Amino acid sequence: MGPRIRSRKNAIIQLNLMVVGMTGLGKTSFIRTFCETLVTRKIEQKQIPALQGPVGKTIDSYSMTFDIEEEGEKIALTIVDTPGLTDDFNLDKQLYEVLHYLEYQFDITLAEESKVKRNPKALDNQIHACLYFIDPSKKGLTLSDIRVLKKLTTRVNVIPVVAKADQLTISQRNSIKKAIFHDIFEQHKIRIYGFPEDDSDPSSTSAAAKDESDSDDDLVGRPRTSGTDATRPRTSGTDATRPRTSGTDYTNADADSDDEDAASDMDDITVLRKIMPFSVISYEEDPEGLPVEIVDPATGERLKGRQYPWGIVDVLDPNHCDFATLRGVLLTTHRKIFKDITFEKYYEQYRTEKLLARKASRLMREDVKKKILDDLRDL
Ligand SMILES: Nc1nc2c(ncn2[C@@H]2O[C@H](COP(=O)(O)OP(=O)(O)OP(=O)(O)O)[C@@H](O)[C@H]2O)c(=O)[nH]1
Repeated sequence: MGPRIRSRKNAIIQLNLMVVGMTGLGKTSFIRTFCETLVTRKIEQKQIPALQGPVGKTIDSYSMTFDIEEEGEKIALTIVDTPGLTDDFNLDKQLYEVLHYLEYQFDITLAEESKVKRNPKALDNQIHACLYFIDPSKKGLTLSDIRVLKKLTTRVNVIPVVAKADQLTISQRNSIKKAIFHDIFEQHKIRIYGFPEDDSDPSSTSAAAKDESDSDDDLVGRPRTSGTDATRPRTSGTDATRPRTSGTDYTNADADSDDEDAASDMDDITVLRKIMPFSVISYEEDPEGLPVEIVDPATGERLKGRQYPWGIVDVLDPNHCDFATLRGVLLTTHRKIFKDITFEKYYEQYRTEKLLARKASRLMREDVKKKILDDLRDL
């Protein structure tokens, strides 16, 4: 194995996720549950204030970074929690703040790329995927959800999730998923992750991943890995999404042809579309904010979940919700595509807009200058 491959294998992959949604839908609780499933390389990193004590209302956005290991790969995972949105006159301002955060990360990349001497160790701050929490008590998307989703999808890969799915019966869950799918895809044609603008274009989410040619781990997020490696979607099945720690060498896993990759990506995206929006449940906390101890009476195993008079919810059980599938999609199967699309589509679009705006303002200034000179001449 050459030194280059070795360095790729040991490289730390950056992955940045964000949660957004109306207030009280369980965003912070989801992050806490998600963090409990991580295999952290530095345990003390779990001592993050936001993860301690009883869960409370999020007032300001904050982020936390973990060095984790997932399927043998080292990932620097950053999760950004945002204050809950409110369905009132404040919504536009709150949404502006979220968009500003996303754009600011693009500005950092833009500034780095404009340098004559770039920092090869510059971090990739861009948000690669944003989970949008949807109220399970509604019959589908609200007008505010639609407004927020339309804006968010101009800047980031958005993955809709139905919050607090333990509050839904199976038939309610199926019908809310169907209604949300209809609202997003058919009614409003909102371009969430996995839904191409033109549905006859099979490649809109996979092409970006397919065309790249180097590592996805460095250099202000410019993805350079072939779309054929570990991060190419391999499955959306439930087992694959359970935390696994085998040290598979993905750097050698790209023997397939590009066509096969594209076909496989499409298969997985088709499967993903059938699951989306993901239903999630977070574990129950005691008054100190610690996970309630729950023991599965059938197996005697301890699990993270919620206990009801009629039974137990295991957040990682695919029969109970899609938490484990979503976890696998984020950390493993679709991670590379999220990163590629973020850079190839969202960043490039932002960059183009910025450059056009600069050019326009320059032209405008020239115009104004010329007019002033003309006016002076006429005096
Ligand atoms: N039944 C149920 N309750 C949940 C679930 N997740 C969170 N909760 C509860 O919902 C309440 C709000 O949870 P948070 O995690 O603070 O919600 P949030 O979206 O971060 O709230 P904001 O900070 O206001 O945006 C808490 O009482 C949680 O215990 C869930 O999956 N099921």
